[in-house]
Parts: sequence; C-alpha cells; structure tokens
Amino acid sequence: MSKRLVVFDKIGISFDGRVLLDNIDMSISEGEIVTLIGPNGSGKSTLIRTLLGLQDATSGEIVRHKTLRIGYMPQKLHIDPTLPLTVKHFLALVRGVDKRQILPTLEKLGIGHLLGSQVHVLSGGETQRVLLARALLNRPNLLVLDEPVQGVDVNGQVELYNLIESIRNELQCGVLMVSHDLHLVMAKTDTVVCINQHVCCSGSPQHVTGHPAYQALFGVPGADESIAIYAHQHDHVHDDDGRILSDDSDAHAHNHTQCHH
Ligand SMILES: Nc1ncnc2c1ncn2[C@@H]1O[C@H](COP(=O)(O)OP(=O)(O)OP(=O)(O)O)[C@@H](O)[C@H]1O
Repeated sequence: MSKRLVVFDKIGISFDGRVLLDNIDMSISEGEIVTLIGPNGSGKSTLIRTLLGLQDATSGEIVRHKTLRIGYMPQKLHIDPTLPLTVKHFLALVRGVDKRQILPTLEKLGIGHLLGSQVHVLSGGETQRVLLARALLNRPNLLVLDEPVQGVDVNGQVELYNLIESIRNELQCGVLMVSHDLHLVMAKTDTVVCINQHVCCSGSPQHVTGHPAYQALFGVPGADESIAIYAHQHDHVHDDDGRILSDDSDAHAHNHTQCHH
C-alpha cells in the first residue's frame, strides 16, 4: 500500500465562535491526486493553510509523514510589477534550490524559452507554469496546488491538468489540488473531497458525482443545472455559527432542503 503522506484527523477550525471547518477527515497518499471542491467560503483555502502550517487547527490534528516535503503553488503570484525580475531570478529565490535544475524544470513544463522573461509580462497560463516550476524545484513528495488553472483558458486548463498528471506519474508524488472547475478536473483525479465546512462526500469522481450531497451543491452531472456550479442549495441545516443541526445515518449525506444560508 502506498505511503500516506498526510492525514487530517478530525480537523476543526473556529473563529470567534464561527465554525470554518468541522471534523474534517481526509488523507493524501504518495501517487494519489486528491481534489478538494466546495462552494466559495466553504473552507478549502483554510484547510490548505492549515496543512502549510500557516493556520492552527482548533481541534484535531494533521499527521505528516516524516518524509513529507511540500511543493506549494499559490493561487496567484504577488509581485510588484515595477520590480524587474526574470523567471530565472524568481526561481533562484527558492530556498536551497539547485540552480542547475531551473532550466530543465522549465523545459519539462514546456516553458524553457521563458527563462529570461520578466515575470510580470507572463500570460496567465505561463504564470501558472512558472509557479508550478517553483513548487517542483522544492523537490516535493506532495504538491499542493491552490486553484492551479485559475486565469487559464479551457485548452490551457486541459494541458495543465495533463501536466500535473504526468508529473504525478513521473515523480509518484501526492497531489492535493483545490479546484473550482468540476468537469475537467474530475478525469485527472483519484479522489474528490467535497467540503462545505464539513466533508459532504468523498471518494472516486464517479462516486462523488453520483452522491446526493454533491448533486445538491453542484447539480446532476450532464443536466443543464450542472452549469450553475456554485448555486449553493445545500441540504442540511446549520445554526448561525455553521454547526450542522441535523444529520442522517450516512455521515456524509444530509438533507439540505432546509438550508438557512
Ligand atoms: N483568519 C480568518 N479569520 C476569520 N475568518 C476567516 C479567516 N480565514 C478565513 N476566514 C473565513 O473562512 C471562510 C472560508 O474561507 P476560505 O478562504 O477557506 O474558503 P474557500 O473555500 O477557499 O473559498 P473560495 O472558493 O471563495 O476561495 C470564509 O468565510 C472566510 O471569510
């Protein structure tokens, strides 16, 4: 069985009595691509920040394998546009980087020609690849990608997901991605975890897309309403602090018809 790199064990996070994450159980193994989906504000980035050690959990714990080495790709590149900075110099800032690996890594991602380009003139897709290169230069066994295809057109999204899959195949690293796209990403994912403060459902893409909790959030795959990706009509009752007030026998499926928000 492949090594479990990270286990989230009943992670809960609250602020001022407001529950942002409740009882989150999930894990990522070597060679596994896990995609985290959920509506806006459902806690995806908060969960990622907790894994990165930027946010403390209020309850539960994250168990990290002793070999865990994370390569993180943020949503966006925040760099002062007036600052002259080439891709090469930007990537040379990675702590402990082997500078000889910069060009081969860019080439692997199909952007070797951008080595001398200024980072602030890159297109959306090029920027995402440079950020992916930066994550890879950290020699990770777990890639953490926060909305990796953001700002990329549909063809570019397909290419990026293919690239992520081929990196996983080559390195046998784990991949944890946050995605707002529900259709393209599914084909490239081993496990989908659908969260909305708590885990609504999780499993293979086929299992999750057929799950009532997923369908209540995102619509039935193939039906017209599936386009309304984030029409949030979920099926359980929370109190004002986001605590679930009712549940049924399936720990991950709820009756969302009386939702208060
Ligand atoms: N440090 C914090 N203090 C208080 N509230 C916070 C903090 N960090 C996040 N939140 C709140 O937690 C909720 C979840 O935010 P988060 O960014 O994790 O959601 P998300 O699922 O990533 O959303 P999106 O899809 O819009 O990026 C939001 O309502 C946000 O305002």
